[in-house]
Amino acid sequence: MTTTTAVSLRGVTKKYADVQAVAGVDLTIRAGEVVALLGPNGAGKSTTIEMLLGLVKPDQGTVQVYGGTPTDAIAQGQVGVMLQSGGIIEDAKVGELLNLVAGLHNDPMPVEEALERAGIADLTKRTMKGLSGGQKQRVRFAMAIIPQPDLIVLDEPTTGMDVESRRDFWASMHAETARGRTVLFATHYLEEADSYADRVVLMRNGKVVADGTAAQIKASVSGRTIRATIPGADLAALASLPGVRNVETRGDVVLLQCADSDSTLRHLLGNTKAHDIEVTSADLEDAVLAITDQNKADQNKAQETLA
Ligand SMILES: Nc1ncnc2c1ncn2[C@@H]1O[C@H](COP(=O)(O)OP(=O)(O)OP(=O)(O)O)[C@@H](O)[C@H]1O
Repeated sequence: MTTTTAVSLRGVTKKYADVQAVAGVDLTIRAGEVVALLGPNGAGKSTTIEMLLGLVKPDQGTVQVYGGTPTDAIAQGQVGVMLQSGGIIEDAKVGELLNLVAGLHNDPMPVEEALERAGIADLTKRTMKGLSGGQKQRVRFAMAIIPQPDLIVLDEPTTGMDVESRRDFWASMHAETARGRTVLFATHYLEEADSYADRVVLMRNGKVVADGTAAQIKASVSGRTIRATIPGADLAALASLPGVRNVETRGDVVLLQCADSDSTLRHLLGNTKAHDIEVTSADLEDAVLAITDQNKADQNKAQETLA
């Protein structure tokens, strides 16, 4: 069985004045994958998405969507897009706007179905400008699925939504991915990447700094954290134990970041009054911070070398 390549970016760069927004990105997304593009502000996520959609031309490199140009893929209804802003006529009613979008495509989904799938059937007759930010995002989502696309690209789709709306939104998305659609979404929310993506691509300073399943990215950060209540703990002694990287306290509770949690645990049980002990491995947030911090440290070192 051959796997179709949905998206292929090769050596893509983009500079705005003296800002290198994207600095050589290679990214392949296979059909059926759900990929989260994660990274801090200014990492280059939106610029990467804009190049992938043909809205911005890369300075260097190539972008292919289903083997052709992004513009062709969009014209053929293969790509549904939900961007952070734009695409909305404020004076139009929701139903009118979706009918307009449906009219632009060859084989659109019935508008009623798109409204239903986006969970906004009750908003059909409402005017866009009266909707909340979260409701507008759902209209944008309905617009994205109307062409019945193979690939859905979403730039921070849940910005402005409360916790409940975010959960409902992802339930709607899940129904789309269950239909085999390929999805690429940019997000700041680690838990969204962890819960909904098969693969997490972490960007920083215009580069991909990690790429794998959330589990692989977590596993790339070695070590565990021991949390224990230790009355009268000798923090200096704990910090000097082999393999202990960091010690923090919160009242009587001590947090120890360890390279070898088993030996630290043995020490705590044998030599201290530690109780209520918990051992946890890194979560995605720890991993992202560790990877981006390492990336920052490498960059500072490179700059020092150049200076
Ligand atoms: N049209 C533009 N003109 C000038 N600079 C731009 C433009 N678009 C992006 N940039 C700059 O390029 C860098 C990358 O921006 P981009 O919006 O791609 O990052 P991002 O990861 O999507 O950030 P955020 O999470 O804040 O949306 C930033 O430094 C940004 O200021």
